Amino acid sequence: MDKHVREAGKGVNGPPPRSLSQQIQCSSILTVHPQSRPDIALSLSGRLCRSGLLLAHYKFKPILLPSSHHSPFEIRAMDLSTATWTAAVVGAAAVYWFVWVMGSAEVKGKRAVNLKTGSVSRDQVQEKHRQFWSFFVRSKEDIAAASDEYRRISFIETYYDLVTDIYEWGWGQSFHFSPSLPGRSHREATRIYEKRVADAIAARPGQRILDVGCGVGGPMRTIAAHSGAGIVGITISEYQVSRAREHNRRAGLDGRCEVVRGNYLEMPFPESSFDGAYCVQAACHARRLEDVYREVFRVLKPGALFVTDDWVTTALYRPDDPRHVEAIRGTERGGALATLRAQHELAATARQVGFEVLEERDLALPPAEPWWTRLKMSRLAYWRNHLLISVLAVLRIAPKGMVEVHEMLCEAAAHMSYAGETGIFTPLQMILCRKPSIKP
Ligand SMILES: C=C(CC[C@@H](C)[C@H]1CC[C@H]2C3=CC[C@H]4[C@H](C)[C@@H](O)CC[C@]4(C)[C@H]3CC[C@]12C)C(C)C
Ligand SMILES: C[S@@+](CC[C@H](N)C(=O)[O-])C[C@H]1O[C@@H](n2cnc3c(N)ncnc32)[C@H](O)[C@@H]1O
Repeated sequence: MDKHVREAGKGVNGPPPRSLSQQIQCSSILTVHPQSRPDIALSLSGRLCRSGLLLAHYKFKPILLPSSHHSPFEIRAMDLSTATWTAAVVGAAAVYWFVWVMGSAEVKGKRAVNLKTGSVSRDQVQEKHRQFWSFFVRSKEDIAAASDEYRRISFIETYYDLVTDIYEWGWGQSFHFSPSLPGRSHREATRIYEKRVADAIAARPGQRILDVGCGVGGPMRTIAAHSGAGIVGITISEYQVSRAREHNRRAGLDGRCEVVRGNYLEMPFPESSFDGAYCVQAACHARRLEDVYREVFRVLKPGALFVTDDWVTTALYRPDDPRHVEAIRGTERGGALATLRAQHELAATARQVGFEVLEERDLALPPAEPWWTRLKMSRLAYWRNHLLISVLAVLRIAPKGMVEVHEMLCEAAAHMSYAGETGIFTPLQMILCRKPSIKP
């Protein structure tokens, strides 16, 4: 079990409390570490239920149990009315929970009851997740040495088949982190961040801009609406292409936003065919960063701008510190990344393929607020989502393997949060580049 989880779980597996008040106290104030995994939260829910039942038993004992001065008929009537009232209260709480509390988790356009897994059939989810996990759980060296690039790429597509709907349902249509902004919702901060991307490359009407690794098109739609430019997005995931096209159509942006399925290492676009390009937290999937940057360089017109932000380790990362190594490996595994590069490598690689680097900055640094606050969702959110997926899987509404996929993401979130808090990792290392103009 993950170290962070072990620490968080210590209280859960500690010696059972002796008295009821201690039992209740233990359950209700158990500080389930925000990075805990849902199995801990689930045992918390078990405790809460037990505490609730214990509370009901001890607190309502006179009503529930016969006493000498009531006739059997009165006691039966009291039992019935208590049971009715209890059922009504519990029922109302359940409706409130599933409609309002859970509803907030589903407001983003994807409902938990129709979590799909792209090209992975329902009965294959568990096996596909096992195959994916067995590939990415190996050592960095083994993954890097895996010369079968096709297999690696297809595992990335499998990853996004498995997680795209959970991402949309539990995060939204923009699959990236953004700096938090005081007084702004996460959604507003994400939109503001995406508009900054458009402004960085001076995207404007009449231009044709490339979105490298476009996901389901969250950034694409913000940038198209903000800049007036035409956007072409490319993603390795066929399922994301269909989701992005559906969102573009609903947003009325399908006239200016196009999505193609393809490998950003060998893009189906002619040389010098784009007026600008951006890549939001997607190049980190490439085994060699130069392969992506070289392709972007090829399809950009001379003088065009390219901006990218990506996942990197920072100068605070200590490869000799087991806790750092575990957090970074957990981040890589949970994000289907072959390896995280060091912060300075982005600009160096861009120069290597011929770009002029105009700006290089970690956008996560102050005055930006921590990007990981959103990821450290309340333990209730993790528990709520895991409970819902577990119930839906038992009811055969969600594919059985979805529980393992969700658990993988819970663990990934714990590693990413830890890596963010310790400053050894940033997902927001930005470089702004220009393809040199042709010398007269
Ligand atoms: C840039 C990448 C993805 C970045 C993020 C969009 C996602 C990274 C980890 C994801 C999540 C972790 C925990 C999930 C939670 C358990 C679930 O209940 C709801 C969805 C999560 C919050 C999910 C959302 C998307 C992420 C934050 C690539 C390079 C991986
Ligand atoms: C974390 S998502 C980010 C998506 C989008 N940029 C956003 O911010 O919402 C990473 C994206 O990169 C895409 N991707 C990864 N490897 C790819 C490859 N070799 N070719 C094309 N797309 C790839 C994935 O399909 C996914 O859409």
